[in-house]
Amino acid sequence: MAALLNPTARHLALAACRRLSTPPAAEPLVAHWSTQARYSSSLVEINGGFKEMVTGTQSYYVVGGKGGVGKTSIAASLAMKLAKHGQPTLIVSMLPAHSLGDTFEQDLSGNKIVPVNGVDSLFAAEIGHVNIKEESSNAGSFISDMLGKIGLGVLADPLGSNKLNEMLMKTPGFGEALAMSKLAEIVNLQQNNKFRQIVLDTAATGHTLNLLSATDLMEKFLGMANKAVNLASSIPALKSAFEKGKIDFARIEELRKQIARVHKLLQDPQSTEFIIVTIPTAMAITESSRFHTSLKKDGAPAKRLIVNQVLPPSACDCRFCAVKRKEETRALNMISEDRELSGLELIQAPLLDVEVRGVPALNFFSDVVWK
Ligand SMILES: Nc1ncnc2c1ncn2[C@@H]1O[C@H](COP(=O)(O)OP(=O)(O)OP(=O)(O)O)[C@@H](O)[C@H]1O
Repeated sequence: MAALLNPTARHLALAACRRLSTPPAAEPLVAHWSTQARYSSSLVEINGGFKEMVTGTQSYYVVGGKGGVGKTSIAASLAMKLAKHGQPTLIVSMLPAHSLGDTFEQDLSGNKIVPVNGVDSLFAAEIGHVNIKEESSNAGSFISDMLGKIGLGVLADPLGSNKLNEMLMKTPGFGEALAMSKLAEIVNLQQNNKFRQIVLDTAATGHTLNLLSATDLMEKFLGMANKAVNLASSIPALKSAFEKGKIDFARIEELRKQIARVHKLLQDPQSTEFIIVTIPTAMAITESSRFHTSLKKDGAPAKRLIVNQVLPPSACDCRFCAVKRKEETRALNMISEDRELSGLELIQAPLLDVEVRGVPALNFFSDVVWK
């Protein structure tokens, strides 16, 4: 807990250009942001709605958006805020290339849930992490283990780990299906009341939508496995290894059902909220609008839109900041005029002049964003 109070957080100046990068020491930094929002006049009321988040029924927050807009930073800040409120919270990164560990400056690899150093009640995991090069040099590779768990371990032996890893990781949707099966295990933990809330950090837009349809993907994978077994059993040298009786199809079906359960849960507004993260540029806003359309089509409930990296009011009037501010105003106005986005609650998160990295920075950021 001590790290949370670390005064280094005070060094996170909110100024966006060099001239103002160090505000006067006596001025509270948060006040730079909260006392005025220059561009908010035409927008939906700025309301983090954090109170509602801690008292409501939702247990799952799924954070998604375009690549690089700050999804991990926002997800980590929310998890931090929930944990600081005393709610046992788990943050799970479901990205193919994780950055959650870097954000917390802690090694989170290994597909395990671990406590976050220096933050009470906060746990984290990076799941579905498969480094083909590292894993394939290891005979008991992650994929073989996974296949073993679902009763397809028999496939691993004749093909060899290297080939198998390469083949499966190139199969569209396999990564998401793996992440989804891991999530199903985590959901079971949740049902045992281990965590009050779970924040899911997902990869760029398409990946989030893929996760939603992972049930279909899993079914495709199971179909593919079935075909592979049939094909291989016609090759005399492999016949004995692929005897159908050795494959536990009941276990596979159980897994498929578990995944279908997770899918349903993610579509239930009583349990889940999708949070869309964007930045104030026309391109990002346009993509967020499309993202919300797709979420709605998939029955995934979204309520909040976070516009991250907004130039703070403390930014000066130099040419760079003035042009940037104008562009942001245009982008923010796009939101208020967009049919898909204008109904969402809007939260503006300021651009900090340092990375959102490490517990003190996240602690500071979480208080600025979630009110
Ligand atoms: N408001 C902010 N102010 C300053 N830096 C920020 C802010 N938000 C995010 N960043 C920085 O931007 C970089 C990318 O952020 P982050 O990893 O959260 O994005 P992401 O959307 O999760 O990326 P990816 O799509 O690659 O997973 C990081 O260095 C992070 O510290």
